[in-house]
Amino acid sequence: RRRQSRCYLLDYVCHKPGDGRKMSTETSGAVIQRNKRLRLPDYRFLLRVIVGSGIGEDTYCPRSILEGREESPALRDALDEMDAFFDDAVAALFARTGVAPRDVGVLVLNVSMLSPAPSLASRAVRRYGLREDVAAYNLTGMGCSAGLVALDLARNKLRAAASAARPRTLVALVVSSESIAPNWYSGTDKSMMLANCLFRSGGAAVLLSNDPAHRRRAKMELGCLVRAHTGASDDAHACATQREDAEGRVGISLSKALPKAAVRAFAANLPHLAPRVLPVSELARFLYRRLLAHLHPAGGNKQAPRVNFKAGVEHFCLHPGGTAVIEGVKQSLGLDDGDVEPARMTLHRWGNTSASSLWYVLSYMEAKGRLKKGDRVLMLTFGSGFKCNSCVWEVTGDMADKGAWADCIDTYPPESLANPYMDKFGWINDVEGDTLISLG
Ligand SMILES: CC(C)(COP(=O)(O)OP(=O)(O)OC[C@H]1O[C@@H](n2cnc3c(N)ncnc32)[C@H](O)[C@@H]1OP(=O)(O)O)[C@@H](O)C(=O)NCCC(=O)NCCSC(=O)CC(=O)O
Repeated sequence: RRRQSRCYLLDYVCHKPGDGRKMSTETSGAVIQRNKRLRLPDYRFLLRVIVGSGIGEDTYCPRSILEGREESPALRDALDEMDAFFDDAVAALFARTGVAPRDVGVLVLNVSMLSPAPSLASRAVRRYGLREDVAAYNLTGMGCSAGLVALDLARNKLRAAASAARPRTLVALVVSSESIAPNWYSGTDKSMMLANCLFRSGGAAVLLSNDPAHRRRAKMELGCLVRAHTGASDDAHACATQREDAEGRVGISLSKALPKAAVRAFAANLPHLAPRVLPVSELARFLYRRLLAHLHPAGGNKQAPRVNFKAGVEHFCLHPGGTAVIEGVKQSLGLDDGDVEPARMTLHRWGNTSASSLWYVLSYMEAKGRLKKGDRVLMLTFGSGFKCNSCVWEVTGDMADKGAWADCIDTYPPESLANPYMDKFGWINDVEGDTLISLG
């Protein structure tokens, strides 16, 4: 029964939209130029943020943006973006694993910013002909950290089935994405313009199983999963919210306090995560150093003692929320550039694809051949609420797929992550006045 209550990762597929959906510097320039509300100071702000965003030339947007309809998208545009993801990633996952849609007993779908009726989960049930007794769940409004909320729910369903009076084996499908098409912000509030610079189209489909017979073919096995929610704090709650600006335009507002809120949410997650991941020797070392710091507050070492996570895990799969978020986590975990390379490269190649981001980060590690049997991988995600969710996987099988990175992994990491925005649009910093100008 204990073996059956395990949660195996059979496989996962990250969505790679067609080349025609790339959001290049030219495309971004055209979108900005179309928005007649923007003035020179707004152009300058956007230039500063895009240049510092860590995002490259190959991220993807929905067709409605490429076709100039970002301010008036139809519901059809939002559904087309989801269908393109389903048709690419979910279909490929079934094909790759040989698992038939009718073998799926649990479906958990999470897309934060789109909740049509029937639900997207129902849309997936219909599209793939999932069976009548499938337990389907649709999570919305839970932000970038919902990928691990979905994983938690699926894992609990697998556990419950395994520990029932008559234990059952089950396969669970987790589908994580974000809807960009209906959520483009067209106003001039800086905290809301920022989201347009970071969020891009993407998605991931993941197959899990509690069947001991699947152990040999599984890629990884899930260990602990810890969730922390700091939403009872006003500041934490307010740092990523959907709201209207002064002129009634809706968008996602990201406050300047968000990177700090992420670090604080991690601090709430840490006391539950660390004892389940770290060896006793590292916990003892940490407690000893904390006691010393407490007894000798004026001692030489000004930095608060921190746990060394490398004593418990080999790989860090961090949510690529933005350069400042990655940097904040790097500092608080005491990581080096190599540890955060997968998150930085994911941000560069795919942008922030919200809840699916962490699967692109994992795929980078796999494509680079870094994941060996017995290695442990810490997934750490942040999202509106404000939440920090984490989990640890152990690699149990061969992980050598290049996945969505196949055509570009050899070019990563590039010599420079600089994007061409400054070269192309840097001249706007020399323009005088506050007038409308042509970017063309
Ligand atoms: C935006 C950045 C890429 C810019 O970095 P840089 O190092 O280049 O520069 P910087 O930090 O000095 O910022 C450049 C200019 O943008 C302004 N600026 C920065 N953050 C801002 C914000 N949230 N609102 C309004 N303005 C902001 C700064 O004041 C500055 O303006 P001036 O020059 O006028 O002073 C970075 O700050 C960053 O990564 N921020 C965090 C992004 C974030 O919130 N990600 C989480 C997404 S939500 C998510 O992933 C989870 C979820 O939603 O669920």
